[in-house]
Amino acid sequence: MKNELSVFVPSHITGFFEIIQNSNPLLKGSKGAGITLDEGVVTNTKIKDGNGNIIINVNNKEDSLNTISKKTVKIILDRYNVNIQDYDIYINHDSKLPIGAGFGTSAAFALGISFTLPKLMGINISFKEAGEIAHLAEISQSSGLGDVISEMFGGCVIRLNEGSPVKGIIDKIPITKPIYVITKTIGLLETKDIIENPIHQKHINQSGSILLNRLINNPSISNFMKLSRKFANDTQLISKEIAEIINILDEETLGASMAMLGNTAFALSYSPDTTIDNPIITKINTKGIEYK
Ligand SMILES: Nc1ncnc2c1ncn2[C@@H]1O[C@H](COP(=O)(O)OP(=O)(O)OP(=O)(O)O)[C@@H](O)[C@H]1O
Ligand SMILES: CC(C)(CO)[C@@H](O)C(=O)[O-]
Repeated sequence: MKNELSVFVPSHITGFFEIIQNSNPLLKGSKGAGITLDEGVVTNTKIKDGNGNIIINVNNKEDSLNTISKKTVKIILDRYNVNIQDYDIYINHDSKLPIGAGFGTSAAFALGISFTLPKLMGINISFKEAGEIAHLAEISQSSGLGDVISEMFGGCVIRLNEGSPVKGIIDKIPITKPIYVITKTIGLLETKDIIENPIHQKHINQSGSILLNRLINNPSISNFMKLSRKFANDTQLISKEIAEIINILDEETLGASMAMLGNTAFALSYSPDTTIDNPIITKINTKGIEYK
């Protein structure tokens, strides 16, 4: 049996969303819309004979903040009653993206583990089951609500209903030619602090539910960006600095807004050219996770 596996998971930027609460974590999540990116996270997982050690790195460095990865491993070991006393598990997440900045890296960490660790343990796991594990980890850590299902399927994803990838229903806005994603991060936002705050929840849901219907009625990239910008303003999540960057990007692209949830501006364009300094430029990913 193989003792090492790697998987690429695209990152995901949400443009707008609506929080759907449920006491059952499999039914809790968000509706909304976002884009997945060719810049994402590569997770390498190794199992060796050992004594039950679990080592989790980000870019080959130990990272104590990484609660989502530890939680994902725990869910897998508990769900499949795995006794790892005879093994050591080594996980490394490689990514150029800033963590905590609205790129859905926590979901990509969780998916990277759920698509590698069970298989290395000889557990026959389906595409959607692996997604369900990652969704449970995200919901339990309040590090995300709808990134997992979006990153699994790729593209410009409309989440028509909430929940794990087994329950959720998505649609996609067709990407007929390559679209560049130009991003600029000036700081981090802790997702948990926003999605658990009742005042933010009220503003988010008042705006998110209306905008989703408008996108369903006119599913286009330009409308997605216009509605995302309206959401950023309506929810008052946008900072003055990010608004200034968005105004510059708006002039030179198909549209710009704030990445939910991070201090990151993002814009879609048919060209990679921008006047913004030090951007991260990638393309919309249309494939999601390629699972063999
Ligand atoms: N510096 C870090 N190193 C490793 N993991 C981190 C770090 N910062 C945050 N995390 C993990 O990601 C989780 C939440 O990060 P957050 O969700 O804010 O970022 P994100 O997933 O990239 O963006 P978002 O979900 O808002 O799109 C944290 O709970 C933690 O588990
Ligand atoms: C809450 C959220 C905006 C954080 O990235 C995302 O998980 C989503 O769209 O549900």
